[in-house]
Amino acid sequence: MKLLSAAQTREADAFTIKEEGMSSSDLMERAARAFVGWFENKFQPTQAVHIFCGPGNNGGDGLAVARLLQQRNYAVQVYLVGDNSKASADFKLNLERLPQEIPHQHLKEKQDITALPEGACVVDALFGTGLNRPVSGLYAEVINSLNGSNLTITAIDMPSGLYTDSQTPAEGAIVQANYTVSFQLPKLAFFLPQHEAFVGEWHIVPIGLSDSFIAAVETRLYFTTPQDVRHLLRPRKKFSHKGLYGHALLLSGGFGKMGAAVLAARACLRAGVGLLTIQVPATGYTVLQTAVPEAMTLADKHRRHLSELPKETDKFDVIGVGPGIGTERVTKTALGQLLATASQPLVVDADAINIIGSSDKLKGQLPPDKVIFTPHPKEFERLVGKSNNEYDRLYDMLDFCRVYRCYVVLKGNNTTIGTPDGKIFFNTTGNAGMATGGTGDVLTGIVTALVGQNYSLEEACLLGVYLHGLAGDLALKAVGEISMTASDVIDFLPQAFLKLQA
Ligand SMILES: NC(=O)C1=CN([C@@H]2O[C@H](COP(=O)(O)OP(=O)(O)OC[C@H]3O[C@@H](n4cnc5c(N)ncnc54)[C@H](OP(=O)(O)O)[C@@H]3O)[C@@H](O)[C@H]2O)[C@H](O)CC1
Ligand SMILES: [K+]
Repeated sequence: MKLLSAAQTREADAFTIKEEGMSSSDLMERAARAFVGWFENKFQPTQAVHIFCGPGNNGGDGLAVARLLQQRNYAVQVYLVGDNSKASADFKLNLERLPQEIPHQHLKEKQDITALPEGACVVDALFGTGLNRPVSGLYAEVINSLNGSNLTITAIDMPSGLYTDSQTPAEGAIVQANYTVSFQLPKLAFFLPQHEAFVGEWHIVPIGLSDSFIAAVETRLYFTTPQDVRHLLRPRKKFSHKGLYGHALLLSGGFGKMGAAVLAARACLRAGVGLLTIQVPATGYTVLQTAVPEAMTLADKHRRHLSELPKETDKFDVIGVGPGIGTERVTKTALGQLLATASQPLVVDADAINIIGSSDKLKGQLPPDKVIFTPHPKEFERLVGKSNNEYDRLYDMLDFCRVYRCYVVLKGNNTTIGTPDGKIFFNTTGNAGMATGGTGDVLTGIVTALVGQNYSLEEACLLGVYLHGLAGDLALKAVGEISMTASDVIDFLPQAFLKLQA
């Protein structure tokens, strides 16, 4: 699904209003109803609701929400903040529509801000996508007092003060919402880890924005939904044999890190590869043969480190390289050889990323349109460089993908995929339980298996990352986030495939 900028969202509003022949206040009413639908499921009418409204249409939404909640027997209190002389037309209309019985108070200066009763629910309708400068003055005072209140805050559309799609200047106050209920599509800001404390748990409510507008609008930003990835998954042919599903090679493992090779290999098999060969330093030979009997194992001539490529590398459909390999000189040399000679796609992880990141020569040898990097944030920094902020990191990632014509899978809460043709996809599966050693090796195995099965590199990234997160989400239900291990993620991979296929 596409992500729209604040400007595109405004265009989508205007287009929808015209297409459906309705007024902007009708769309606002629809948005308010959608919000209230979510709110009713979450909070009981026994809880008092305190709604803080700014001067724009976000504030207008707040006023419409106040009216609708009062009709549903919630005890509502409205606060109008700041100078309403410049308020939007739909704000004014909804202020007129506000029933007399709803108490509303105008906060004009700091002294007007009072403590809220314990247990109250706060609805933040100060600013939405129309915010155009950092929040200061009275608005900031209100926001700071709400943040300090310990009450549950639900933001309408955006946590007020947070820019929708660019870096919020440090000096601006921002609501720290527990929930953000946003209209139609999530906003770019929701996907950046630095915003977690502001956005809280986000939910999307549809408001019927024009499908044709959204289909036509140009963007390079996407987030992956089950619908997006489900159709990528190809069922197996009835008359199948293992040769149809690719022969993958994993170059992985090192002294004390054979587990990384085991995890990547097991995940690769569970993700459906036809044949798997693993090459490990000689001391790991017995470990791999025992732990992964389905795979063939080659012993590197070096006992402790990866130092050579197998003789016939051409016969493999894909090569995954990196988990547990270390950064010894012999390993660097072998990796250089691989980049210079590989004819098949490469999935590059862990120390293989660190080695390439530290060498312009190796970067220059990257075969175009053939490499997927799967860094965590630190490895990303070594590969691409340090970015000023998380927005710049996205654009730096795209530059890197464009220059080297490669794919980058930046692992994290919303794993982010960059493509050489300039697209960014945010994944929506996965959880904090997966922040544990070895889950990255599992991802390498999965993506390698998918490339081996002839999925395009973009498809392999999207599907692989999605399934990896989904397996983690299924594991979460069984073992919880504290106990989850990388092996649990592998164990739930079959269920993830089944769920996606259902
Ligand atoms: N399709 C949808 O998603 C729908 C969204 N709706 C809601 O509308 C808002 C966007 O409304 P908009 O009026 O464009 O913008 P805001 O309400 O967010 O804010 C604009 C007003 O705030 C002033 N402003 C902006 N920044 C600041 C600031 N830092 N300090 C003080 N005031 C600020 C601005 O005034 P200026 O002239 O002073 O710039 C505006 O008055 C969206 O988020 C949804 O909630 C609709 O309901 C329909 C569907
Ligand atoms: K808001």
